[in-house]
Amino acid sequence: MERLPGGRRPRLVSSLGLGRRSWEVTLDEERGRLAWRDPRPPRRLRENCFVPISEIIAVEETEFNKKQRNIGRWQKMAKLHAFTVYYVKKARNHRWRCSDVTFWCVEEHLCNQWIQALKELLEMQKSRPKQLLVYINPYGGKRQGKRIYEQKVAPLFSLASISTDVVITEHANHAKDNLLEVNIYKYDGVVCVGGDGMFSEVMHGLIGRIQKDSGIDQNNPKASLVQCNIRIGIIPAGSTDCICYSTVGISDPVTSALHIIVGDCQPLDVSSVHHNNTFLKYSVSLLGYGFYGDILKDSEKKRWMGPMRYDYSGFKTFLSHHYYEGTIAYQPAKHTHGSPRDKESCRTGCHICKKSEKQLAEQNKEHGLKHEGGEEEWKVIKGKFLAINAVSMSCACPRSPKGLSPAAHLADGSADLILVRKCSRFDFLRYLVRHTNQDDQFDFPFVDVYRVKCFQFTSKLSEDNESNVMDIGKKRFGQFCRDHPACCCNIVNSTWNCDGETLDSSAIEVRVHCQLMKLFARGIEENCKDEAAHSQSSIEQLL
Ligand SMILES: CCCCCCCCCCCCC/C=C/[C@@H](O)[C@H](CO)NC(=O)CCCCCCCCCCCCCCC
Ligand SMILES: Nc1ncnc2c1ncn2[C@@H]1O[C@H](COP(=O)(O)OP(=O)(O)OP(=O)(O)O)[C@@H](O)[C@H]1O
Ligand SMILES: [Ca+2]
Repeated sequence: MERLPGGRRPRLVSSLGLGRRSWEVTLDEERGRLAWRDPRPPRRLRENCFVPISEIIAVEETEFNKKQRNIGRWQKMAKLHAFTVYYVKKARNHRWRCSDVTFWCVEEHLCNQWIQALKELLEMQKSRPKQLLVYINPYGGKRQGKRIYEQKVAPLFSLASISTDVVITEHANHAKDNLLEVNIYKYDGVVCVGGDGMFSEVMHGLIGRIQKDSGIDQNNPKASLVQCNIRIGIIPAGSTDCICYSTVGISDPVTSALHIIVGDCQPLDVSSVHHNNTFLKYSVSLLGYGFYGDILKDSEKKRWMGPMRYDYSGFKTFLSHHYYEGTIAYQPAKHTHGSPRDKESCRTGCHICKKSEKQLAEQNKEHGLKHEGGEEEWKVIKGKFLAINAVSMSCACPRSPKGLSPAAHLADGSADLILVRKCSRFDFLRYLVRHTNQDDQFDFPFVDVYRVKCFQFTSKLSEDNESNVMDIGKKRFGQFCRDHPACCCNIVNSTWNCDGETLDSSAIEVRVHCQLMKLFARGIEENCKDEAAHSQSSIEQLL
């Protein structure tokens, strides 16, 4: 392809066969797309079919006869040359599939010219990974991880010429420990096949490794952590798959594999959790005390039930209706313009997250790795709570497609703190049901929601124990509520559910780190009708 006058980028235009007909095919670098149209279409089909170059998966020379149906007299006249373009086809509900189109021509050199031009353009897509490190949890979710990877994902990676080193984990923490040792810098990304727990392991391994290599002490709750630029891809094969669902819009292994192949990049906020200057965990989805902590604790004993364990323990925990007393102190997230009560959700190219990205870059320029010191005002809330949930993203999942906080942002440097105060079972059920329909789950007098950049929690029990350790009565009868023996008040602590894992301490200090890591995703796309897929399907009808 030659450069065009005026610095315009080149186009390759040819008349190529597609099915039985001859089509005008254009490789338009200026507009970044491959387009094909029938020069003499019936009026109703006079539309252009195109695929963005960024969504082409691969191009291959094709053994023509095997691939094509009867193309009539051409076959008898000459040997035909063909190439196949594999591309992303967008279906409903954010599902992506690999589709293909085969073009043919009589001249071998024309066919080669097309293959070369397309391959050169694919080479220029610099954000695409070439080498990946893959961890498969064979026991996550319904224990299908290995099969899903081998049957659905590996063939696509190989089509896209991505080379992989695959580790099938043998025990919990295998992936995390491995990431602290291997040469991670030779990979363009790390893929985890499993659920949110498996993702959490890989994230801890990667973030931990980067901090170690940069000399950052993770135990310091005020440390400015170093961003991790090695992207993580999630192939969902777990029980909840909330992180995949909230960042892609669906939990579907093929869709996720295609987002990895095209080299998508979605920054993600990460919250650090500390207790007494000791690092406990990172969280990207839910930090939940009370209801979700109790569900998790109960469900751990029922792992054999698979994903069903959460419904069973959810029902049990709902009936137990325990509430917990404690104090929350938080700093509001003043830097971000959104609110948890917004009607718009975080979507691909979100302007609120982009603003936070800019602020972060300016902040890093000004302060380097030092964390900005300004002590801002803390707000303090005491009370009796059925649930305390802090979410850095919406936490959408198949159980709740809009999530725990539908307007939470993936990368704005804040978390939504949701406080569900003591209320009747019936009201709590109404609150839960609203996670599954279009009604506003924050529109209850017993629910408060704040957008925060950090918070601390202390349970009443630990406050009392600290202030009066000699209170023997409390120690001996600690399991019961002495004031109201028949009520649901639980004088024992709940546990924190941190992205599906329990934390040992109930008193915690949490800080959101804006865009600390990156995923092979692009956020949830607005639900628009995809023109390329649409026109392609009408062509398929014609052929
Ligand atoms: C009446 C139906 C109400 C349905 C309400 C559904 C709300 C579902 C909200 C799901 C939020 C998921 C947040 C994600 C957390 C992940 O980091 C973590 C790791 O994978 N998963 C869990 O902790 C696993 C958490 C699993 C939570 C399951 C909750 C099921 C509640 C069932 C309550 C039944 C009450 C029925 C009364 C008749
Ligand atoms: N080979 C293994 N044997 C036992 N446990 C493992 C193994 N590999 C990983 N794990 C652990 O299994 C836990 C759960 O895995 P995973 O998240 O994949 O599935 P899940 O719990 O069913 O799904 P979800 O986290 O979405 O609820 C992870 O925390 C991980 O540490
Ligand atoms: Ca956020």
